[in-house]
Amino acid sequence: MIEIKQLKSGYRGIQALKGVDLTVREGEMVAIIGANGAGKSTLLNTLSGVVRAQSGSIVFDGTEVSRMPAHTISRLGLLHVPEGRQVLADMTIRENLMLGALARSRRAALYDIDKVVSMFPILGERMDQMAGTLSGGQQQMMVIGRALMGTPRVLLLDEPSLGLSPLITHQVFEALATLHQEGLTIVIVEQNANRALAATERAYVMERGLIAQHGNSSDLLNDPAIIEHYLGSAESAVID
Ligand SMILES: Nc1ncnc2c1ncn2[C@@H]1O[C@H](COP(=O)(O)OP(=O)(O)OP(=O)(O)O)[C@@H](O)[C@H]1O
Repeated sequence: MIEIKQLKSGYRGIQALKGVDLTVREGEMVAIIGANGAGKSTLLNTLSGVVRAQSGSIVFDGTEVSRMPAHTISRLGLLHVPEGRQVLADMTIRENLMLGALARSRRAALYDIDKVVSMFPILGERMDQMAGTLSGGQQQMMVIGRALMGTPRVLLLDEPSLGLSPLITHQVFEALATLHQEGLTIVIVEQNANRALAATERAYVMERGLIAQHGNSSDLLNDPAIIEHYLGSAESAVID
């Protein structure tokens, strides 16, 4: 479904991706883990067209998307929930969710507000409240809901557990597991490697702009080198 080959991209003076190869098959839930600055966010940003690819290719469902603008890529169904969430604080939850529907093309809507609310009931109770008044966990649920309103074929999530308590993180990952069971293809970037490996089938480990390792998530969870480098120090700060 997504085939990335020798992808290079970065910023003025910084080569953040140095030739990444990665495959995501339809219906898979895949994790991308790695230390701070390894290039995980840049990879998602390049996939969604927010950062321009310098070279290499990204084929999504048979279409080369690496030179396409972000709005075209989102209309194809590659939807990105960025790190930091980009909540429109002075708009209501309903308005934030409806904005997500703008990313939809002519594909039949799979998710509407009722479906998002059934997944995250707390949003239903607060629909006409300003989004800025929500807790971090509720905001994360809302931005996932906003992406669902765009009828994703693939959901790209950047650090969904960042700043959330273990309980709220658990709720968010439960919702992702449900979406995965419904057939949605999901790619998760996570600092919280333990959580990401436990939730996914396959994973890629990034180091300094390259894929250092990939394999079954359960194998990586038991790999001594992975345990030493990425597990055990991955608890995110609790602010929820
Ligand atoms: N907007 C930017 N402008 C310039 N350099 C950037 C920008 N964003 C990231 N970088 C640099 O690109 C490299 C890869 O960063 P990236 O954010 O992709 O890593 P990451 O693995 O997602 O880490 P983190 O978890 O800290 O976000 C780093 O050297 C980082 O400093």
